[in-house]
Amino acid sequence: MSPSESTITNSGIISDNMVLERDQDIPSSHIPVVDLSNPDQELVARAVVKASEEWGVFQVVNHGIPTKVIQRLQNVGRQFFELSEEEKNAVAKPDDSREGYARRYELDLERKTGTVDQLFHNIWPPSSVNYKYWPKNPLDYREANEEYTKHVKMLSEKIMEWLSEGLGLWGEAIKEVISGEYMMIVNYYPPCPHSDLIEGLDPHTDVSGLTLILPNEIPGLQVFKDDHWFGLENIPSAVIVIIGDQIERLSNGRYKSVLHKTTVDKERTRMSWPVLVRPTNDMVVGPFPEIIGHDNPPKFKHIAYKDYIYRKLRHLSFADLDS
Ligand SMILES: O=C(O)CCC(=O)C(=O)O
Ligand SMILES: [Fe+2]
Repeated sequence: MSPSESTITNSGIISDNMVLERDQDIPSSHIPVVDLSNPDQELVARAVVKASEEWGVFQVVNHGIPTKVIQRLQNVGRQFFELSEEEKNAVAKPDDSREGYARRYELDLERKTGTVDQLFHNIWPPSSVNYKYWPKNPLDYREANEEYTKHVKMLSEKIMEWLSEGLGLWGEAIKEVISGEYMMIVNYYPPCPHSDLIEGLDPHTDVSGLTLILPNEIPGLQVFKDDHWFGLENIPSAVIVIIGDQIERLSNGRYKSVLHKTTVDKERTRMSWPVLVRPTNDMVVGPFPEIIGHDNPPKFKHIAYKDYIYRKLRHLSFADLDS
């Protein structure tokens, strides 16, 4: 489906016919697609809020990021991953760093995982950027990423504004808490002849506040809702928006942090470029006091972002954090 062929319903969410992907259990068409260029911006805001409440994931089209900027970002990322292992290791991730290039998984049929390589580096704010982890090859890697950063930041701020206002709060409320740092991830899933038996990334929710993903043309991202996995259809130049754990916590569960996973293609390389919008380490995150009351008791504790990550990575309970 291309968005121009679609109809826009009066919820502001573009609808299309049911599409089945890969196997018959995975319908993709229900995942909301929102056209941000609709002149009725209140409708757009409502569509974003509704999609975040019901799904925790949606795609946005006509979002203002020029296609050329997207293609350039994807070209330099692909060129980097096509280098030899030795050249890629120029930006290898040290064990004690969150940034750099590393293999996430080896093909393991018992664990049901395929090979996944990843590159991580901060892109915003400038004080958090360490160019040591940005590839020098290809030469325009930095320029392409800096250009994309400007645009993705603006798009994320618009989405956070709509979500804040959807909670009845001022437009910067969510941004103030969760947008301390922007991190670029480049995921590289080489083709795998055993793709039916394995997954790319295991089911997870994002620890971030918000994640904005550009995939390449190979579908593979799936989200879980109402006991079913749904595949995201490929819409050229669309951005996939995922609500992460921190927005779920801020909104006291009103916006859903969606469970998602990825598959690997038999013949073609899948790539994706998620940008994680996330709080700084010491930022304490919990439900906004303004939205809490007798009729909406807090479902989450307030906890510093770094402690949240520590607990989540170790699968520790949050129950003993009662104050
Ligand atoms: O590859 C994708 O489409 C999504 C990747 C993802 O979920 C992640 O990096 O957290
Ligand atoms: Fe994710």
